[in-house]
Amino acid sequence: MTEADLDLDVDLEGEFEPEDLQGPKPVAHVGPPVLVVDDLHIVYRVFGGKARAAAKSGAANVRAAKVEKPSFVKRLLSSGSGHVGAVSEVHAVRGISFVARHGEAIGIVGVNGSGKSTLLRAVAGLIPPASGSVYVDGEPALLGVNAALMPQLTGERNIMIGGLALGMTPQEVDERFDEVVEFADIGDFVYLPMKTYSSGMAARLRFAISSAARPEILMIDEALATGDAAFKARSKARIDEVRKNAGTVFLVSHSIATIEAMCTRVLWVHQGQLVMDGPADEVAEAYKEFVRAHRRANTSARAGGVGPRARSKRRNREVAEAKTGDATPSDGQATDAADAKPTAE
Ligand SMILES: Nc1ncnc2c1ncn2[C@@H]1O[C@H](COP(=O)(O)OP(=O)(O)OP(=O)(O)O)[C@@H](O)[C@H]1O
Repeated sequence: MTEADLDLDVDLEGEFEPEDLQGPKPVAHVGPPVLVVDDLHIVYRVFGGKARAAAKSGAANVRAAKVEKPSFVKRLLSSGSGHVGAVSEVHAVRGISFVARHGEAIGIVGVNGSGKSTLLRAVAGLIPPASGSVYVDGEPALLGVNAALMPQLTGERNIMIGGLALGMTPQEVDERFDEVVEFADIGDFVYLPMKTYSSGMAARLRFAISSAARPEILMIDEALATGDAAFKARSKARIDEVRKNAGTVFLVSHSIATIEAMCTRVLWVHQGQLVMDGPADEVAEAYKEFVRAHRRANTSARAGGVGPRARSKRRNREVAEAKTGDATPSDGQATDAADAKPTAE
């Protein structure tokens, strides 16, 4: 993660126009626990890269994995490539624990690469933990923007495949077909291959499929980012409906306004760790302050002509501080940053 990436995509002011935010803020009527995440660690192993270079790149969560020395034959075959067997490990989620209850809408925020999507995918059972556990009561449904629907197949076929993947029966998919098409607002495009869709149409269809499954745990990964105001209003209504029926909703978004409008609680993830967990407005406010402080720090670093080496050193210091639970956005901006530092709970 580079420093420039740090605030990339974070939308403080929001994608919502004020009229989209009409209606009361969601209030959690929480029931019994539906999900327990206990000291979860997720590690990706990346093969074939230059492990040492990756580890030295400064990313806090990347390190060269210990690998067996390649055999003589492998070394012979690899002659010239110089890095056969190179394996990097990305420790994307580091010791996260929390309990989610029926009726909660939980937003997950954090800068790029902080581990939000990985956490969501692990909770959905799509990635095995390196250690720790996820206990779920119910069937989580995750069909985010990056979900692998098949571009060469029509929307109609993808609705069937996606619905089945989310545990619906073919009959249930048939019954909800019109509702999905209407919700996604794709009209007759549903009979064309998905590769002909705009990214917004595809994202709307994914959200429509995932929420049509009426899951007990609905997980939404950035699916709302590309919709227009009307789609967002429909999505908010759908999320409220799931929550009111005592389901649980998880929402990853770079838009803090979306998170504040739709969630009752927010988890703030930073470099794979949970740095704050609490009521949506409190955590959102702290996170916004953190991002603003970072932006100020970056702006003044650029204005002061701080070079990439100095920025890299400072980033490494931040990473070390984050590891000890004392991350500040920039020690060069202590007064700005002090209020905003993520502190481990
Ligand atoms: N399939 C993968 N293989 C290896 N590393 C991965 C993989 N997916 C994610 N990562 C790494 O894991 C870390 C967390 O990534 P993740 O996508 O979970 O973060 P994020 O907070 O969702 O980021 P963004 O906001 O940019 O979507 C990053 O360092 C990323 O590079």
